[in-house]
Amino acid sequence: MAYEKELDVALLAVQRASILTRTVFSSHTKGTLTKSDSSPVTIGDLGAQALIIASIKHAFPEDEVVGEEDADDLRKDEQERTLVWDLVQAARLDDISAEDKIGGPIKTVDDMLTALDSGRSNGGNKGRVWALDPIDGTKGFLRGGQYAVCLALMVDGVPTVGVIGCPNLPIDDQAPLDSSVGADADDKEGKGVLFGAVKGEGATSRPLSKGALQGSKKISMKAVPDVSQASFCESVEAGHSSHGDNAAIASKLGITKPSVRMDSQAKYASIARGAGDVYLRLPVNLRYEEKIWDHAAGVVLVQEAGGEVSDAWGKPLNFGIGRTLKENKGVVAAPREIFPRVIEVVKEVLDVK
Ligand SMILES: Nc1ncnc2c1ncn2[C@@H]1O[C@H](COP(=O)(O)O)[C@@H](O)[C@H]1OP(=O)(O)O
Ligand SMILES: [Mg+2]
Ligand SMILES: [Mg+2]
Ligand SMILES: [Mg+2]
Repeated sequence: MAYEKELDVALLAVQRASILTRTVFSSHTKGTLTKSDSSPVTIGDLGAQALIIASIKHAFPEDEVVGEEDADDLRKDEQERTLVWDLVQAARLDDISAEDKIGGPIKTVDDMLTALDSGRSNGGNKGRVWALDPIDGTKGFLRGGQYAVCLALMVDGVPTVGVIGCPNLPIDDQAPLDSSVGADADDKEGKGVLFGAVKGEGATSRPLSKGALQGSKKISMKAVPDVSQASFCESVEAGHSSHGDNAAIASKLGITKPSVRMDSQAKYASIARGAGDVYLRLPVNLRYEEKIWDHAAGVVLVQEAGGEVSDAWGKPLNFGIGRTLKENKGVVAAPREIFPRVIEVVKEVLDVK
């Protein structure tokens, strides 16, 4: 299989980082700071990014990484640095050969800061670049909703390997998708899924474990013979995606089921495994540039499960022009057969605005 080692390393790296995020999710101490764009970041985001970049740099030292976070706060704040260091040391896979494949534990605080700071690549359309969101949906993570640990390898600007860990999603791929999935979520028994996909090779899910990789199943999107029966997912945060436009589109498609709101790329993962059908992310503010780490892994997963993804105007997402998708606005993802109809209606709704 193509990109077998890359997929393995990415799955194990995300699995190890999820051990850390789960510890923080269930702890009172989240060390939440506010970033310059007013969004929150926690010791979970920082620890997970350090662990994942250390894993990538061990296996593929030449590769670049576009990561959401950096070490600026930890270099200034000793208390926060100690909290993250303790978490990073404690997060280990319980299978030694799996842990070895991703380089074993980070050795020193300096190594941790260097790893965390190695996600500053500007991306581009040449060579191998990983896009990393250590906690996607930080607001959901803090609220007790869905969140996801997301990692993708882009080759010459094309998302090629995608891995998403969803500690709060039900393991059962067929579990019905209703509003309870996105609200008051937890990571108790029966929860925690690790998704993976390689371009041209299909998509899989398996239970998120603490050790070696096991039990993978092929996933695919559900057939939707009648688009009015589709269920659609959208953001919880009204500031991230226009609930009004999404509702107008659903209504024009004849959809009467209420939308399922959940945070993070758990939306891409949910439609990829056929729990839901359509993901609508209509822009609220046309000045906002979507970040590549918020979409790269989800796009590979959906494409490999039988779906299509574009921006709200039907334009392909261009991942090869930097850290953001500045040529695109909004995102629409749906099974291939109904995608043209969905985009047609999205454009009708946008045109009358
Ligand atoms: N104004 C915005 N519009 C769209 N997405 C945003 C905006 N601000 C932040 N985001 C990012 O959207 C993603 C979550 O979207 P949602 O859960 O609504 O699908 C997150 O990656 C979040 O960043 P973060 O990774 O910091 O949580
Ligand atoms: Mg994100
Ligand atoms: Mg994030
Ligand atoms: Mg963030």
